[in-house]
Amino acid sequence: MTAIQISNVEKRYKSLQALGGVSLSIEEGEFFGLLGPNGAGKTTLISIIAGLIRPDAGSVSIHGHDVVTDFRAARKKLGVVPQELVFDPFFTVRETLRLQSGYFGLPNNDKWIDEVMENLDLTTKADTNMRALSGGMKRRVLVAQALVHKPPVIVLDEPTAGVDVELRQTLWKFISRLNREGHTIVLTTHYLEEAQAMCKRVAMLKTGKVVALDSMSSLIRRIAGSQLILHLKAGDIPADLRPLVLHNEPVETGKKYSLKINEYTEVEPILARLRENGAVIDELQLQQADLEDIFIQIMEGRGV
Ligand SMILES: Nc1ncnc2c1ncn2[C@@H]1O[C@H](COP(=O)(O)OP(=O)(O)OP(=O)(O)O)[C@@H](O)[C@H]1O
Repeated sequence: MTAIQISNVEKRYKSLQALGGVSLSIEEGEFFGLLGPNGAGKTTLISIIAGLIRPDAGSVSIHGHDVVTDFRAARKKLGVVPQELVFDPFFTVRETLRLQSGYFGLPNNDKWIDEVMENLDLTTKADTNMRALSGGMKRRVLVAQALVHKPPVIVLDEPTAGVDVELRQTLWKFISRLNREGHTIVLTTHYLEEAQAMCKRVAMLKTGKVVALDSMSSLIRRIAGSQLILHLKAGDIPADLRPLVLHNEPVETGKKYSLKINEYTEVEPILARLRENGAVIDELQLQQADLEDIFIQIMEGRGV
């Protein structure tokens, strides 16, 4: 079954086109990454999925329920962890979670609330007022709040922005478990390492359009093997090697280049060409391609 069906969604803020016709189909049980630079339209898309803002055109459905015309049914299937921390400061953690359960028509939900708190290391804070919690603890409550009604589809909008290692680990462990148990997970994050570790399929958004949509493994494979990273303290890359340059930047001791290579046997001739050309290598590194390389290439419009 399709968990989230997004069809030709458009959204404008006055003259700014935040989403320019986005279509995506996310299947039940997927761990899906929605990536893109600041302003790409990720939060706008999530807000439309959550029924918080209306698209100008197109439609979104959750488990077959349209988020506009069948809002309540769609909302029941969905748990959203928003970026912003907004709470009523006068309630305790447990009260906050009970209220949220009530909103979904689940008055006797304490067993699950306890389990969620336990899994997010919130148990000791159950009776603490929201206003007395640290930012990281508040974020845990935000996650717990999204999960009170055991939604089959969970959307996390940058859940680990500014949180410590411990919470990241706690969170990923719990989210992975929910995914293994069949929940669909949609994640936006700027931490590409995290996305690479967690997501099986990825869509990359740029200025409101999907510019890449593929499984993580074939995205990574699309970029040929490895990169040769060179710090040159003198000389430069000869013209015939320029087409291999993926990236260059000045560094303290000279210049840093990343060269695309397909096989390790290409390294030796490259080094020989550099020597012939009078370049002096200060540092050399071989690096396996990762999601960040692909992200940069796609966002720079070079494709992979
Ligand atoms: N309420 C609004 N009014 C006007 N413009 C908006 C509004 N919300 C978002 N935008 C604009 O729409 C575009 C998409 O924003 P959005 O927040 O969806 O991007 P994002 O991919 O989530 O970015 P980030 O990674 O920074 O969270 C941006 O150019 C943003 O400035």
